[in-house]
Amino acid sequence: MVPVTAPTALRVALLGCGVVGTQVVRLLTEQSADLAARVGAPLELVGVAVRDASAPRDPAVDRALLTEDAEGLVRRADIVIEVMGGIEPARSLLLSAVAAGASVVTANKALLAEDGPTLYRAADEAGVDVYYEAAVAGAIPIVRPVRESLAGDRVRRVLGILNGTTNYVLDQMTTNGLGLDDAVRQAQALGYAEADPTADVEGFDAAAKAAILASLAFHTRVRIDDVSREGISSVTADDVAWAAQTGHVIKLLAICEVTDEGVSARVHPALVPSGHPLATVRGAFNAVFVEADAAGELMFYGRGAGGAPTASAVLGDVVSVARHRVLGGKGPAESHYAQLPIASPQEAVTRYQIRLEVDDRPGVLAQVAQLFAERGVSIEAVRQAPRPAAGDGPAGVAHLVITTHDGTETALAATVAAIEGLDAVQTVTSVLRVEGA
Ligand SMILES: NC(=O)C1=CN([C@@H]2O[C@H](COP(=O)(O)OP(=O)(O)OC[C@H]3O[C@@H](n4cnc5c(N)ncnc54)[C@H](O)[C@@H]3O)[C@@H](O)[C@H]2O)C=CC1
Ligand SMILES: N[C@@H](CC=O)C(=O)O
Ligand code: NA
Repeated sequence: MVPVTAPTALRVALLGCGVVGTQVVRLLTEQSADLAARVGAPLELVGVAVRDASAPRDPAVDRALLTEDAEGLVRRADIVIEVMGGIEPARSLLLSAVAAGASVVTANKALLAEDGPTLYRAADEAGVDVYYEAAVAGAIPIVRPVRESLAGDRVRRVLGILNGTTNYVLDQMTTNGLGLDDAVRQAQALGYAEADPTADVEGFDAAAKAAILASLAFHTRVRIDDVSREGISSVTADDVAWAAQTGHVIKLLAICEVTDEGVSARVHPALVPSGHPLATVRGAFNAVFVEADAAGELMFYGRGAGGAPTASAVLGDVVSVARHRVLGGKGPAESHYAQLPIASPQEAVTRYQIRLEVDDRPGVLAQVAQLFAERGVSIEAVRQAPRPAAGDGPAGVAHLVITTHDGTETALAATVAAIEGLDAVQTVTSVLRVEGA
């Protein structure tokens, strides 16, 4: 008779025990029997690296596991989960982990978009896995579908809402009239925001996620610095009110596409028609559309931020890398063979809505329209509307809302500069892109 031996437990180390880390511990503990059955071996949490082992913790975390020696911890693990964030010491610790033969799971989009290839290469050489589903759009399965399910197709475009905090903030501004700062504070309290919420508000977080998705989708390397980025700090209550007035909502969008010039990746606020599926994405939810030649259009939707949703994605990756250790095999290596150039953001083509205050007298509209025509930007619609929030505004001032057809950033910027130079124009109040129409 063949002796039956219990499968050897896989040693799991956790780096960071904040919003996400605490939920990872909870799921690892509460679901240990199911996880062992799914993996084919128990997962044993051998340590949790923290900055201060004496600080108060959620009761789900066994204090006996806490250590301030992260470097020592990664050397005694089969699987290292990194949810501490930031570039260093996260990068060095993950490199130490793979050098010591561990597979790694990380939620750290900032690191991957800054220097992912160093980690991918090291892991490949060591024959271990790097998984990072939680790094993009929280709980939504999007990394695995793009990296694996669509590996036989040709992806052309990835577009969506990739940051939960800014979506929550814009939603609160739109529906509850909250100011940006108050809404950001709420997002922090709910565990959606980055340690420094500037990363969310100024679009760095969405840009990092766009870089990761574009790299995977187009089999090339896109870094965060390659993504043209604009955050939501300049979006005003007036913009939000005007968006509603014209049948739109404002969303922070990430748009990655392959053009004749190469890969274009951009993050910016945009007006989305209120009937568009993206307009219905509320709170900290995210949504991603992927367009591929054979598959057509795919849509992914779910919770993009928060401790438990993010921990769900982390645990899914832990099960995958653990199965590889039990059964053999390894996940896909980095695919960057296409080596596409980065297209200039100035050539990105989109529609715009420009709001301006002009002298309310005959002939002004014709002057403005002439400047658009001279620069090849075609106007789709002009409306003169009463100011929605502040009454009718000062006498003798007309508020114009001009929507264009597709044009380049360069042509639009030149047009706006020329309009600002007209005597009859008092202010260009806002310039917003329009997407999804
Ligand atoms: N909160 C969310 O909704 C999501 C977060 N992420 C990512 O997950 C990671 C963690 O995020 P959160 O848990 O929200 O952040 P957090 O700030 O709540 O937790 C990070 C924890 O790591 C600890 N830490 C930082 N440096 C350390 C070091 N050198 N040694 C030991 N501990 C250290 C911090 O003290 C903190 O407790 C980040 O990379 C973030 O971008 C990804 C998706 C969603
Ligand atoms: N701060 C991020 C967290 C998830 O990635 C966000 O708000 O989306
Ligand atoms: Na995800």
